[in-house]
Amino acid sequence: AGRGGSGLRQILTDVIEEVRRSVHQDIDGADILHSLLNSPWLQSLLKVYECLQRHLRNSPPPALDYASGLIWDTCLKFLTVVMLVFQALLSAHDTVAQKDYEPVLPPMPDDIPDDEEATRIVCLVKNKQPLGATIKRNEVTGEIFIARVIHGGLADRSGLLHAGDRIIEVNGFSVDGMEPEQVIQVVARSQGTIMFKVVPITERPVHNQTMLYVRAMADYSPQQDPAIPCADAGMSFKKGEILEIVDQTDALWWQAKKLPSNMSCAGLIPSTNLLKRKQREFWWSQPYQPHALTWIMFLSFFSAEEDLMALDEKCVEAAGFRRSMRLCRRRSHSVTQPSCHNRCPSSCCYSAMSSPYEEVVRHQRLPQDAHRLIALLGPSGVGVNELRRRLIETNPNIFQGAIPHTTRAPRGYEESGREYYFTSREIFDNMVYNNRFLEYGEYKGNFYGTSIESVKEVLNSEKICVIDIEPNAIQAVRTHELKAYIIYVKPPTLEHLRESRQDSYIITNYYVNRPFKDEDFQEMEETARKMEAHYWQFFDHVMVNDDLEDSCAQLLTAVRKAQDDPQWVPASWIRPTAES
Ligand SMILES: Nc1ncnc2c1ncn2[C@@H]1O[C@H](COP(=O)(O)OP(=O)(O)OP(=O)(O)O)[C@@H](O)[C@H]1O
Repeated sequence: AGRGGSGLRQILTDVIEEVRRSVHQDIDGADILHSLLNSPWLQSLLKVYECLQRHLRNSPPPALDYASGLIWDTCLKFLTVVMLVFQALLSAHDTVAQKDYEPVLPPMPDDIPDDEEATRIVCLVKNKQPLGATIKRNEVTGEIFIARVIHGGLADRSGLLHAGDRIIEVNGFSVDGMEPEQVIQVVARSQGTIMFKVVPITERPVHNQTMLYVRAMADYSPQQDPAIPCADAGMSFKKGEILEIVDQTDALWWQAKKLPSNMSCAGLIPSTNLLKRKQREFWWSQPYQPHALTWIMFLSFFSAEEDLMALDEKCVEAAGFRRSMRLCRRRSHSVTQPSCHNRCPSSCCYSAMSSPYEEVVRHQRLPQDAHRLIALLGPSGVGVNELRRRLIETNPNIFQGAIPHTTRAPRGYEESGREYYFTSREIFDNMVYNNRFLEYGEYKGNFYGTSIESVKEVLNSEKICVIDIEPNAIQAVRTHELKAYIIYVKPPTLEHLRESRQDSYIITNYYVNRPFKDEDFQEMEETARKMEAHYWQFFDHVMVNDDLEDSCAQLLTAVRKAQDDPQWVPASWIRPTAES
């Protein structure tokens, strides 16, 4: 002990060594003593002893003088909590064991016939919203059924009424022998609570609804649709709007909401199948009469396209950078049109245009992905080229146009690959044949065209390619490969055109630069109206070109958003199908 705590263990080690040697000398009992001294408990005991010795030397001050009293306090609190938990658990057990949770029901009347169907009483509290259900009558039995429950409506949210439930009474009135209209009147008259007595449908269909978002490719108005089962339950929409299809159970009438939406209740819209069927029926039953068609939405499918961009074939001296390409476009509408048919002999352009809905997905471009092609479109003279030029000027390291191809001979200062790609007629024809042009045309015996490759070249260099297109190139740029973001440049009102274009010059087919006249503005408005009527559904962004500076800023913002923000794009771009 005189050698201190740590000395003790040293002594023990020495003793063990001594005894170990005795074991080898065969001294009686030495092996027992050796294992005793070597045992772990003795080692641990000595360790504890050593610790105590250390604390004796520099003993810590006590936190409390009387700590043992705390244990009772802590125990009491702990026990109270445990007891409360157990009490709740046991009381839940007793409730379940005694089946105490069921409501107390009045005794069953004795005079119920054996074949009585199970009925359900449903009470709904009417608010300002419609009920959100439609009814129909079985023509054979005369029975009234719930035909459809509108997603998110009052009936749907109650979870108590389902399509197929047979209505027996409304507010105590038997519906036996009533016409559906009479039933609706009873419902409409009721104030506060409506009570339905129904025979619930025995087997409710299981709905495996998949999320479906579509872009409307035409306008729809339920009020003008005589085929809709209930016009009040219908939802109108305009072409270009994004719709969330929330219910496709019915093959003919879907339920949808418009996005972005704060509508809680969906509305009925015709399904793709129904529209295509109607379209076919119409197609076969009618002589070509686009303007006689007032029934819902087919106006945009069948009206004449030829009148859209009709521009006289006029001759003009072309001058300036790529002006020939622009002028050739104006004259070449009829030339570019066949290129579309060449591209898709099965007239896919028509079928793409005539599909009533286009499936879309919300897509976010990743930083490593190629930029989306920016395609500007607008009536001639509105300022598409001016805006495009100014955008590129803001930062030529980021924005670039596509270099057109031409069969004309280069002029002295021109270089192939800078102003144009100068090619032979044979190569040009070959490219046309292989659908390599987004659009092309002829001007003064020479051919001009914008190739897909020239656009890809810009996109592959990590720049943003900005081009201007004519409407007949829309289908060619809306591809998985180019993912065009189409910006429609709209003219302002006549008054604003007059004001803003006072010092501007127009390039017409007769004159290269002459001041704007009122008839130019009127023509611009007329062309804009037609363009919007036919192609609005394809416009990702619409901007009005009034004040030039403002428009340039707006364009820059739109282009940034196109590249950086999530956008609705055709689903086929993201999960390409065999067709795309
Ligand atoms: N917001 C504006 N305010 C005033 N002048 C404008 C505005 N936008 C364009 N301009 C001018 O209008 C004229 C026509 O514009 P631009 O050449 O860009 O037309 P465009 O839409 O490309 O038509 P086209 O392809 O038929 O030539 C140009 O002189 C241009 O500077």
